[in-house]
Amino acid sequence: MLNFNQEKYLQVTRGAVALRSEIEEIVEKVSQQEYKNIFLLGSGGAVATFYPFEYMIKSTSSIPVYAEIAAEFVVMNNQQFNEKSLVILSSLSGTTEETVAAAKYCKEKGATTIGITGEYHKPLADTVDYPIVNYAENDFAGDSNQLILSFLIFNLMHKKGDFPKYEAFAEQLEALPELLLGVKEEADSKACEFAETYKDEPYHILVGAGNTMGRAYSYAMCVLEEMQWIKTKSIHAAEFFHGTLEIVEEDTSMILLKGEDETRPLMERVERFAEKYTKKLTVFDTQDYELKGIVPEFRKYLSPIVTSTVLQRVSVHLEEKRNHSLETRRYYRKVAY
Ligand SMILES: O=P(O)(O)OC[C@H]1O[C@](O)(CO)[C@@H](O)[C@@H]1O
Repeated sequence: MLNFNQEKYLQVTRGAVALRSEIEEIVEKVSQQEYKNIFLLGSGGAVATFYPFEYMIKSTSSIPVYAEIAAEFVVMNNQQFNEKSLVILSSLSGTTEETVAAAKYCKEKGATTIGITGEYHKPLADTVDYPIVNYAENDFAGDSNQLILSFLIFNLMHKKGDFPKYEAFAEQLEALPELLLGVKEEADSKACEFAETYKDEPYHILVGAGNTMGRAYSYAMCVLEEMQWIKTKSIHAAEFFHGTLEIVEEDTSMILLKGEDETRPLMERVERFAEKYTKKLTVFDTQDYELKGIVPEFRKYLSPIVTSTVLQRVSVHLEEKRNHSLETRRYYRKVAY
C-alpha cells in the first residue's frame, strides 16, 4: 500500500493491545474509589476521538459522562465536575497547552486523572495520576488511542456492572491489529479512487451519527481542513435535515460515514436524500468489512475505529494526488495566537 509501513502499524497497534493488563489494573484502582461520573477531555482530534466513546457509554451504561473541549472546560465552572469525578485526558504529544492546563485544573480540584499519551516525561504524563503511554505518530495515533480507550472504557463500564461481556470483547480487541490491517488493504482501492475523483473538490459535507459523528467531525476538521486545507462542514445525520440540506446541489460532495450502531437508519435517510439530489455521493460503510471472527453484537462498538482506519488510507492518497503533505501547516504551532 502507498506510504504504508506495515511493521510500524502493527508495532503501534500491538503496543496499544499490550497495555490491556496495565489498563485493567488502573481500572481496578479507580473503580475502588467509587467515582461518580466520567469526564473525557482533549483538544481537536483528541477530544473528537472521545465523542464515540461518550456515545457508547451513554447507550450502554448509566455512568454520567461528559466529553468536553479542554479549553472550555477550564473556564466554564462545570457544576457536574468535582473531586469524585474520574477524568480521562488525551494528548498524543502530551504538550497541547489547553489539555495540559485542564489536567492541572483537575488535579488541583482533587479529581482522579488518567492520561492517554505518546510519551513519558512530557507535561501530560507528568501531571496525571495514571499515564497510559503508547508511542505513535499522527498517522496511526487514532487507531492506537481507540484501542486503548476500548479496553479502558468498556472495562470501566464492566466494573460498574453495565457491560458483563467485557472479557469476550477484550479478547476480540486483541485481534484488531491484524483485522484492521486487512480492512486497510480492502479499503485501499476505494480510497485511491476517491482521492483521484475528488482531489480538486473545494468543499465536502461529512455526515455521521451515533458513534461515527465524532469521526465525521474530526476527519473534516483535522484532516481535510488542517492537513489538506479543504473547506468542509460536518453534520449529524438527523440535524442535516434541519438546515444543511438546503445547500445541497447536484455538484455538492457529500461523504457519509455509516456505522453499525442504532443510528444507522438516520444515516440511511440521508443516503436516500443524497442519492436523489447530488451526483457526488461517497459512502464509507463499516458493514463492507468482514472483520473475521468478530461476533455480530460487538461490531457496532468497532465502527469508529474501522471508519478511521479506512479514512487514514483516504488521507494518504489525497496527500499524494494533491501533492500536499499531511504535515504542512500555515499557522498551527508556527505562529502565536
Ligand atoms: O493529541 P495532541 O498532541 O494534544 O494534539 C492535538 C492536535 O492534534 C490534532 O488532533 C491533529 O493534528 C489537532 O486537531 C489538535 O490540535
